[in-house]
Amino acid sequence: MEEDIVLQIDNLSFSYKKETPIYENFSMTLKKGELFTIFGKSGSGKTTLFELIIGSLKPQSGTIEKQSLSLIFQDPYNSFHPTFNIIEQIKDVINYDFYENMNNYLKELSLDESLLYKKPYELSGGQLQRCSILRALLMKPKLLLVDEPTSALDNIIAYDVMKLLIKYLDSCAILLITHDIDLATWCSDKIIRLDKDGKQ
Ligand SMILES: Nc1ncnc2c1ncn2[C@@H]1O[C@H](COP(=O)(O)OP(=O)(O)OP(=O)(O)O)[C@@H](O)[C@H]1O
Repeated sequence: MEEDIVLQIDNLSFSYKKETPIYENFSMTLKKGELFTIFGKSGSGKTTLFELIIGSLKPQSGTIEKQSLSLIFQDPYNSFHPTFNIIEQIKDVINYDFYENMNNYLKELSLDESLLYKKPYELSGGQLQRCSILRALLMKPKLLLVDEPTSALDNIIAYDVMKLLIKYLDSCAILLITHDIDLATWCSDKIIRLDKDGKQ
């Protein structure tokens, strides 16, 4: 895989049940600096694609090659273990001295540092989602998989968050799932539409 390609999917086929294929010979290439959106109705296969990329599902045929990735989930309460505070769960996945970087991100994400010493249930959905964005950025991924970043955020913050993520396109690529066509049109280099049967 060329160095600037962060995700290469070739001839991917996948079905949960033989008679209803979700993907048939699906291919895409995502390079550093690009933001693509996967757009489609509920049930069209968007989350399935993320699970295939992460490796929690295996394709029946085809190949997926990728560089290091991190994820921002739709439901921030699923992103963190309920019994540990946020900072411990950031330390678990970062293996460099991240405090200087973190202070810059905290400002840009409108997050108060004291929130990081709380447990997930003590934060609002929006605060927790911004914590999951913080953790994802601190991992310095080459590929950022973003599932509906706007769901737990109000509109103004949502666009601010996308603006913040777009800043990091210098060093990574973003694959975004959203139901918000206005957001997709505003921020994407390319929109990949899945039809009702999940075919490109
Ligand atoms: N574990 C599973 N076993 C069987 N079928 C599944 C499973 N997970 C998803 N499906 C089916 O596969 C199809 C694609 O699901 P997927 O969750 O990828 O869609 P989606 O586009 O992400 O939907 P949404 O926008 O509602 O999140 C749906 O018809 C769904 O019912």
